Amino acid sequence: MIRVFNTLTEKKEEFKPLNDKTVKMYVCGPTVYDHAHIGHARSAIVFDVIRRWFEYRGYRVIYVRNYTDVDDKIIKRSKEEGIPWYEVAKKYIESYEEDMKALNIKEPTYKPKVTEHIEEIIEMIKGLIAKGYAYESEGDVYFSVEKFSEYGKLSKRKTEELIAGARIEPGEKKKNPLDFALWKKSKEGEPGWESPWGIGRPGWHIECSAMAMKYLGRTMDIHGGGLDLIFPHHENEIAQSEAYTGKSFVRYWLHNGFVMVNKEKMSKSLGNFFTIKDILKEFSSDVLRLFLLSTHYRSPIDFSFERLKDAERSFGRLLNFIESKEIIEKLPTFEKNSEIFDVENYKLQFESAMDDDFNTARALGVIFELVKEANLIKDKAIKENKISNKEKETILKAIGIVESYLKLLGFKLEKKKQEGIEDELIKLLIDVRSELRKRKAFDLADKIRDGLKDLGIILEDLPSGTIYKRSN
Ligand SMILES: Nc1ncnc2c1ncn2[C@@H]1O[C@H](COP(=O)(O)OP(=O)(O)OP(=O)(O)O)[C@@H](O)[C@H]1O
Ligand SMILES: [Zn+2]
Repeated sequence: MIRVFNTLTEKKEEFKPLNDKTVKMYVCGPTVYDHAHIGHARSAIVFDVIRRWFEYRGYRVIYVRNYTDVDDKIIKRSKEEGIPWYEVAKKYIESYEEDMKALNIKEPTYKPKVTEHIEEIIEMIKGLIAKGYAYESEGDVYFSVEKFSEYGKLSKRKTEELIAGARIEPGEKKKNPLDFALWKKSKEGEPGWESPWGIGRPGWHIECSAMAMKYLGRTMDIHGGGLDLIFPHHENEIAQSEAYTGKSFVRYWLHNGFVMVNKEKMSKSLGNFFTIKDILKEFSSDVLRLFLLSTHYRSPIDFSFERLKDAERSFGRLLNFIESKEIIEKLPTFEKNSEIFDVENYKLQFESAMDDDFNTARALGVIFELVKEANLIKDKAIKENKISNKEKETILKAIGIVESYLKLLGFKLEKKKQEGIEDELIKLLIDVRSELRKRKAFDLADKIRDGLKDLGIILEDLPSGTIYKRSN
């Protein structure tokens, strides 16, 4: 049983899909006016892992992530860069796609773009006007918030309190300060589409409702995004969608916490961001994934390079453990029925952490515990150059589990890039060293071993020959 924290009810609930064994999920994607930063990476990775976990648990997941490819920020950027707005969108969609690939994010089932769904959006706005939930005003169309009595149910805000803080911005032609734009009249030189209300473009909120319902139907299981989207974006999505269909729009609302820098949200507007591309120049995508998944998805994460370096060291421990398979397999064995820890127990703990609102922090903790426990036996066996049958079986099983669970969480587990002939040179040195040992030139043999060690290459002498591994 999977339990999820639902922002709507503010409780952890048992997940029950609308249709047996299918999960329909929609996640708000990026507004494409700049390269994505680590905050965006978190949202992408968190929902990628959630999707992977549902699939592991036997569900078919229909996953929709949109591109907001027409927006004020894109128009502003097009003026700054001196290229058309659609070129800005195209450029940053390509950049985002590259990032998602580099981060090993599974391809969504659908990746709708707003500009390819104008018809559906207009249809929905027409319906809302016909039902009396929206009104036209000088080429703009607004949603009338007071008509939707449940407004505020997601963000737990009261309309009266909202009204007190709201005001009508210059240029807005709405009747009530809380009303929000479904359609905006295009100004000279701005992108625009024909509509019953003249040339204009969609407001931000309506696009997600229209695209989500097109691909997932009137009610979906999960809708996700960052915490900043709860209000007003998701609140408005609920209002317009439920007003339009008369049905419940989303069963479980999931929101990820922020990546923070010095107590502030990492964001483009604050200029305190590191792009995914910047970080991937220095760290592998697995290290970034480990860093982001080591905190529960709803909690904030403080970003710092020290913490990324810690994640890099921890990830090195995991890789080393997996790579020690070869050494273990070559160790001479003996019969002994010693007491060994129970690998199955770790499996249960890992899976129950993931079933409990996708607690990757706890699940990874279980993996590290298992590695620690297995390393005690493994290191001793390597030192003594022998291992009991039962220990060998347990360690190999543990390695298999660590490897498959990490892959399940989206880790690539790629070995560090190795330079062309480096491996061949190491092997040559190992050969020369054994020859030196045969000739009892131990000082020279040790010189090779120590020199390699300084370079991070550790030699292990086994009866079957010498093997090497990397220390990080
Ligand atoms: N610092 C952050 N931490 C976690 N998630 C974030 C962060 N910044 C943005 N997101 C999430 O990334 C997704 C895409 O966001 P969107 O393109 O709307 O970002 P944005 O608001 O333009 O970015 P910014 O907040 O930097 O201005 C959203 O779900 C958003 O909540
Ligand atoms: Zn959205």
